[in-house]
Amino acid sequence: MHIVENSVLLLCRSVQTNLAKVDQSDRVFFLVQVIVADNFFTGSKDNLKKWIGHPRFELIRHDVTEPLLVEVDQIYHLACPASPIFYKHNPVKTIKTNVIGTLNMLGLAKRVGARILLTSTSEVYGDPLEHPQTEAYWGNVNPIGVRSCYDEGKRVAETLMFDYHRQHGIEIRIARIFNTYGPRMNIDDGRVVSNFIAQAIRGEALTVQKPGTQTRSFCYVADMVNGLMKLMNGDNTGPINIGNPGEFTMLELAENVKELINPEVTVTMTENTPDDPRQRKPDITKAKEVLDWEPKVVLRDGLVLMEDDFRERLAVPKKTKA
Ligand SMILES: O=C(O)[C@H]1O[C@H](OP(=O)(O)OP(=O)(O)OC[C@H]2O[C@@H](n3ccc(=O)[nH]c3=O)[C@H](O)[C@@H]2O)[C@H](O)[C@@H](O)[C@@H]1O
Repeated sequence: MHIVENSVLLLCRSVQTNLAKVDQSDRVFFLVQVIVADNFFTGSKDNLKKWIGHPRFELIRHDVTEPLLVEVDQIYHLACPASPIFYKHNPVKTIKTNVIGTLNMLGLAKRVGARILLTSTSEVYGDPLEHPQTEAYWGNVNPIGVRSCYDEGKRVAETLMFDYHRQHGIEIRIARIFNTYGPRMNIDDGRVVSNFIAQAIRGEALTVQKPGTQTRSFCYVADMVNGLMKLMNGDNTGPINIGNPGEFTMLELAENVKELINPEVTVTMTENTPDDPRQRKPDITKAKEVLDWEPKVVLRDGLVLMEDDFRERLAVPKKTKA
């Protein structure tokens, strides 16, 4: 095995991470962990194109639940389906990814002395009884519900990170990501922003799940990537909430999408799924203080950037006014 300097290992389920921010002088291993095989490479082919063939880039297709031996300095452990429809599709594999996958990556970090960043989630707070959520809140999670493969999986992943840190001195970083959206998302991802934008562009009704008053706080992907890189390269282990505190009900989100993208579409109320959190908003005081980070892109600007990309991929150009 050859020794390389400044190597970064990025682990993702599919190629949706904003690689544009990665320094091209670093050696990058981009490791893709595939759960739903036909989902592979949807979304960001174009983003990846400029990296394929780059002398300092290597793409490895690997399942993170199997051990991996590479020489790296930093590990961004993003591997896991994040869309509820995908993580609930194969819950056993989802929890294996969070438990065995995280153990494998911590084992790798220990072996090569790498720093490891885990992307945990706002879902560790469950259906929160405190609002907004600070990192000190322990959460309200159903341990046997249909979402628990993800929620509890990420909670165990956080525990493993801290146990390896305390017992073996591994350098860890934990980000708690709040709902993230942006260009190059899988069109069929199933999460609310991509659903609404694709529906509006296709002229279909926007499917608001009941009651519609539940809230989320949406963070634009470029802001998220900046936050993750600041966390990785800073001194604080976390956990740190990385998200945009702008909070919207799903009905408000639908109204914004309708107004910005297609005022002619209707909004239809559909059935929700069990344990859907009723409210979610990050308290980002810690990220501001410790990382000097806060998001810059407001929802309405981010939605327009996402619309352009979705229109191109769906081949539905914007109507020009006569
Ligand atoms: O987007 C994310 O980053 C987050 O996505 C999911 O969390 P969730 O908030 O349930 O994501 P969505 O499936 O986008 O649902 C958000 C809200 O929109 C509603 N929704 C969803 C889809 C839809 O077509 N219509 C609709 O109203 C859902 O009922 C829910 O209340 C993951 O579980 C999180 O870990 C992840 O961080």
